[in-house]
Amino acid sequence: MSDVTMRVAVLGGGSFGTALASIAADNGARVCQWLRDPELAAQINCEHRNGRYLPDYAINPAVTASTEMAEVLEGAKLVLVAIPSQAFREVVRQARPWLNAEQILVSTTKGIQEEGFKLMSQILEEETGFAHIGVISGPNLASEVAQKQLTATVIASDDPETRTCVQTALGCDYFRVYASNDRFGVELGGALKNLYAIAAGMAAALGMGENTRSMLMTRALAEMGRFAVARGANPMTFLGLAGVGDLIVTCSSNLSRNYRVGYALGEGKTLDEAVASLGQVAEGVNTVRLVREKALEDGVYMPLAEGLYQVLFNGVPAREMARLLMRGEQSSDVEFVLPREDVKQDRRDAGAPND
Ligand SMILES: NC(=O)C1=CN([C@@H]2O[C@H](COP(=O)(O)OP(=O)(O)OC[C@H]3O[C@@H](n4cnc5c(N)ncnc54)[C@H](OP(=O)(O)O)[C@@H]3O)[C@@H](O)[C@H]2O)C=CC1
Ligand SMILES: O=C(CO)COP(=O)(O)O
Repeated sequence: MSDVTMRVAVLGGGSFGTALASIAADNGARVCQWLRDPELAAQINCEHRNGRYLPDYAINPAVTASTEMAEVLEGAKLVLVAIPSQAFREVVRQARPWLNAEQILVSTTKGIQEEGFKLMSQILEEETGFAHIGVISGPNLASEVAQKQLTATVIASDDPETRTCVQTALGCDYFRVYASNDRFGVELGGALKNLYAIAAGMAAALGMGENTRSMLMTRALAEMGRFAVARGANPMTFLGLAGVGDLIVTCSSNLSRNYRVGYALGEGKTLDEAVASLGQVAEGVNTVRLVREKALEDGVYMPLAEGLYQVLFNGVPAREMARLLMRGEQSSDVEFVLPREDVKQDRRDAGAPND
């Protein structure tokens, strides 16, 4: 059972922040949510509903909301930061005067900062220098969490106190929290899968079938593993909830914003139109650009990321890109079993046509 005296602060009034706040309150914690919109804060306090981001779900009435950082952070043992990556550092800086080294700081955000290719927990580390830092990631569509659909997530941190605190604060009969000590791998998985969710949405809009989606997800996993290895992460982490788990849900559901952006693109909308029609942040749009650039820099073979970049930013039609990808290099299925270079060599030895 949870510690009834625990205080939890959630920074961000969006869908996931709100869903997590409600879980912690269901678990008996005193939860205060920080958001910048006073009207939305008043609605959460009076109606126990977030009309902008989760209009159809009741929030536990024990969650209070405020626009005052000091009020929200006072006495908080656990601080969950649920702010899109582009504003993440700015909000952590706003919070910094009221943070202390005893607190557990956890990012829920699946994105990358352009400058320095930083993940969000690295920003928490840089801005605070504190030791209790972690990341939550997994197949966690916010509206399903708010609906109390049975869900699992991962708390990743090399600090055992952080892992235990989050399991205690959030683990309950509808939300199961698994532990990992691979913070980098878990966080990278959450950011990378957004790319492929865009591609899956696009494929669905183009009428492509289940075989196609399965191929896309599996090759996405191969590509994610390649990128992870090149950056020193453990690819085994991608076999867990924050890798394959999140990839499955985000590539399969129009509850995912990244999938919906892809779907809109597949229907023929421009990127600007697709993003505008969403009205919320789809982290994957920016991540495509950053990952493609990093892959080129590091010489990592990422044909899906490259293809997606060409469709999103260079106007290549999605169907044409799919055709080019199908005609790409004949390669290995599982590279950890049969290395890609071996397949290339076999083909050269056999005099097979160049790909
Ligand atoms: N939604 C989901 O299903 C899941 C999301 N995540 C991750 O969680 C992250 C954030 O959570 P989510 O709740 O989804 O995000 P939303 O997009 O639903 O909401 C974003 C929140 O951040 C606030 N915000 C944005 N910019 C600023 C700023 N400059 N200063 C202060 N507040 C700001 C918004 O405020 P305002 O309304 O005033 O603009 C809003 O409260 C996402 O980036 C995503 O990667 C993870 C798992 C599931
Ligand atoms: O990460 C998510 C589910 O795990 C939510 O994905 P979106 O950001 O695409 O909505």
